[in-house]
Amino acid sequence: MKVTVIGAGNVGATTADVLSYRQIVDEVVLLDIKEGLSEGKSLDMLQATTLTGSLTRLISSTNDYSLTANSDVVVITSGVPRKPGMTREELIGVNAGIVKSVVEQIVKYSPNTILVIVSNPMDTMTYLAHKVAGLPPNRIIGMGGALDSARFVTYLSKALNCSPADVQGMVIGGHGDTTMIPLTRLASYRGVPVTQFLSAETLKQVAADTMVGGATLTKLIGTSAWYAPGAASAAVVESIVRDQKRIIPSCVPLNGEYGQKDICLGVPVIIGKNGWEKIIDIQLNSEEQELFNKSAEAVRNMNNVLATLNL
Ligand SMILES: NC(=O)C1=CN([C@@H]2O[C@H](COP(=O)(O)OP(=O)(O)OC[C@H]3O[C@@H](n4cnc5c(N)ncnc54)[C@H](O)[C@@H]3O)[C@@H](O)[C@H]2O)C=CC1
Ligand SMILES: O=C([O-])CC(=O)C(=O)O
Repeated sequence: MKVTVIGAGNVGATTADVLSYRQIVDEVVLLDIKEGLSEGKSLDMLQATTLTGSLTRLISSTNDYSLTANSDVVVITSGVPRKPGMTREELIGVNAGIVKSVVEQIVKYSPNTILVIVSNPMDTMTYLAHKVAGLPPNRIIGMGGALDSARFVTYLSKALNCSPADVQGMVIGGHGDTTMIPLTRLASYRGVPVTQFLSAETLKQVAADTMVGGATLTKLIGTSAWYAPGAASAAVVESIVRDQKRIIPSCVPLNGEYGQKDICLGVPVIIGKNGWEKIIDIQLNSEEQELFNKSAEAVRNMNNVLATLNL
């Protein structure tokens, strides 16, 4: 299996490293527009493989898309990250043009690929990719829910004082500080509802911390996070290339599911060799559905900004 990662910055290089370190794929192509960056990072990772024993081939490219030809999966991380105090939505002006041109070049060389969109604002970038790629809808997946759910599980396990391995939780809705919806009602400690262990007040705090998970890290680091984002992107790729059929909340086009249409938003989906294969249309309660509708409204407003940009 051949996977290309576009953008050799923090998230892209970490994604490539996890794919290589864990030997999830045979070949990883790392492409960046900045001369020397993908070459340097790929060489560094290659040297690491002599110590880790990974046999994954690492290929670097400064904007030469011919090297990405026939990729089974392409992860798009190119674009600018936010700085402390910014929202992800503020990145649209720069990142929309980058994502559009990258998608156009990728599909020329890999017309049957599966795209995993990471660049922010991710829900709108995924919507844009669907408009420009000309790929079947199942072959474009926005990565956000995998990461937000990992953060949710982390905060839940801290509150429960237990191993995150025993905790299950999902975040749906938009990948934004105010648009994501941690589903505390459905979260469990080894199948037992967390509501049995944690007070409503604690759960409210866990949900609030989850929602600003990215902003908290951006404030601490000075730029946005990359270890969990890279691992989350690699997990989505792994479910595709190993046909794992994992349920991973991901940003996909909705066609009536969750009461929404003409929008890409985070919902639980089964991910396998065909991309996102099925939307799990769970029954939300009225409070959750109201939050989902609000999230959709905010993301739709952001999608409408695309028309005002000179793309
Ligand atoms: N969806 C999610 O859950 C997450 C999304 N992100 C987003 O991912 C993006 C990347 O973040 P970082 O890696 O931290 O940024 P970064 O600045 O470290 O890396 C971005 C890379 O993209 C490259 N690039 C820019 N234009 C390009 C083009 N036209 N073609 C190829 N490469 C190009 C840059 O040279 C740079 O190396 C940001 O938009 C960030 O907000 C970050 C974390 C999680
Ligand atoms: O916070 C950001 O801007 C980057 C991101 O999407 C995340 O880490 O969740």
